Amino acid sequence: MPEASPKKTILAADKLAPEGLDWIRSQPDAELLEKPGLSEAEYAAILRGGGVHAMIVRSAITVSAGVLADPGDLAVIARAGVGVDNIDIPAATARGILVVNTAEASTITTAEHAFTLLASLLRNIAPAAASMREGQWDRSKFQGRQLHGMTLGVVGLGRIGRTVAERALAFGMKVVGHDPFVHADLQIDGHTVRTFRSFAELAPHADAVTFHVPKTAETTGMLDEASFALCRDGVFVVNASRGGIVDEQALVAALGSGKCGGAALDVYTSEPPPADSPLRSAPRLLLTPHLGASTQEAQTAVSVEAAKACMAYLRGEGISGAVNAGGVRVDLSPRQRAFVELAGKMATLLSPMITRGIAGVEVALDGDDLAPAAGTVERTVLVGLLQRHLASALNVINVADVAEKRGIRVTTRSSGGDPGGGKLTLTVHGPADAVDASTEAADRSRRIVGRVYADGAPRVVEVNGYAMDMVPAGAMVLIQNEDKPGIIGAVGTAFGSAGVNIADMTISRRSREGEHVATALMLLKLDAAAPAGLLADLEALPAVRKVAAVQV
Ligand SMILES: NC(=O)C1=CN([C@@H]2O[C@H](COP(=O)(O)OP(=O)(O)OC[C@H]3O[C@@H](n4cnc5c(N)ncnc54)[C@H](O)[C@@H]3O)[C@@H](O)[C@H]2O)C=CC1
Ligand SMILES: O=C(O)C(=O)COP(=O)(O)O
Repeated sequence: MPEASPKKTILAADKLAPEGLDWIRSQPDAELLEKPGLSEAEYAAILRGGGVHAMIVRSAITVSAGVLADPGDLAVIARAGVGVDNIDIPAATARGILVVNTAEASTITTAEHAFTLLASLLRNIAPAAASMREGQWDRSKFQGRQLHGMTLGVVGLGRIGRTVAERALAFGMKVVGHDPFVHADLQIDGHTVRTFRSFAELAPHADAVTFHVPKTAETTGMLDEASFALCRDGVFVVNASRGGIVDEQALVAALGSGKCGGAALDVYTSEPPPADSPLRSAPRLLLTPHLGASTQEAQTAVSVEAAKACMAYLRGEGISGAVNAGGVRVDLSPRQRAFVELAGKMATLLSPMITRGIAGVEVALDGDDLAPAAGTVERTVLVGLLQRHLASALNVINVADVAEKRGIRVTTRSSGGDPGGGKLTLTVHGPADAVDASTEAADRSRRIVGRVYADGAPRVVEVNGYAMDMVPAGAMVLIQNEDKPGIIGAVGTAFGSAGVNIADMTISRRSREGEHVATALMLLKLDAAAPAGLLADLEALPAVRKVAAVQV
């Protein structure tokens, strides 16, 4: 990765409201790179060149795996808006790039647009207005339908869907809904919104349907030829969510046959739709060019929120609107941060002892006020354990995915009230067949325990049953040996001959039932990393069982 510049550069890769851009310009540690409207290849080249730390997008560009192939210094992508279907989230996650959106800032604006589309559609506002411009005066041609008394089916009862439902109820409509994550009827503003388990079940109950779902494999083509058949004759349709949730071909056919009484679209499978798209000439079809979030108010809000979210993350102040961060938090108290630091050091220290793979990791965090740090501690532990064994760079964003792909079971628990002021215990289980020849056959798990006392220093107090008290730091060497006289001297001589100074050393003895000799673990802090020759010399010493070097 290129060297990080002291200033953080934010690439504005779409048209953003000036308020957000001005906010970036006003920050002493931020720099703005305004480049809307480029191709994917051009964005990929900008990122590859390094020096771009954050990227803000809307719906105009596709942040594909190709754009992120070599993302340079990119640490965060902010969607100034809601839908992240134009961002390859798995690709971003795999490269350790945080993705955030500004989910709430445009809810009301988008709901207003969807509801306006419905009302305009039912009252023929667009064709009537166009006819007036053409000098006509035809009142009977544009007779409409009344909202009051009609039943509106809201598909997707999230932020926007519920906000649309509130407006429909205020207009005297009946509202029914479907959302797989809403299992009971809803009470909205004193009205009952009946919910159905599937769109197919809802379809026969609605005079009009409006879609407010994300674009996923399940939602794509939700309203297609087959599901149109389940709808009431003359059903009205509004789609201001994503193109393709209402199948465009099926819609044109249903408008032609009269099955659909009229429709309004704000979003399209291809944006803009081609000039000769049948959508542009279909009867009773009201089209807007993806204007759902386009109000002054919403755009100001999403632009400023996206810019602030990028800088907050880059400054380590917090993560807001995370799409792919799991339980990671950066807005932790100094004490919580100390445990995150301890977690990284403990896992790094333990990692060279894990030579036969990892089947499971248990993280136990005991102490008051530590629970909010549990997700971050867990991921920091995984980074520390796995980094040594993997070629690709790991961080707290991508590590959970990597662990899952490797089939590592991770369990984390936190509890309050540790009398010692806080304790972190990591237990790493090897696979069932991983018997390490140099340890006892039954000894397939590794355990390390650490504490942070009032001085804030991260201390290791136990490694695999060896009790100790050491603040791990810098270049270290771990030596496990049979507990016999003369070993310490031999180790000291080896270091002396290699010209490597030992800065600190701790030795702990362990005598376990079933182990026929007592063993000792030495942890040495060095002034410089141990060269390979020294490690080989140490390994060759009689009674030495294991040697590992680690940079903590
Ligand atoms: N036209 C425009 O300019 C805008 C469009 N949008 C679109 O609106 C969508 C909804 O936004 P929000 O309400 O903020 O999101 P949200 O996440 O609050 O709500 C989405 C809801 O859809 C539900 N859902 C998911 N799969 C479903 C399925 N198969 N069937 C039924 N419901 C399902 C979810 O459970 C959730 O409750 C966004 O995904 C975005 O694509 C958002 C903002 C502006
Ligand atoms: O926020 C969303 O999901 C939208 O669809 C709005 O898109 P836009 O930012 O206007 O390109």
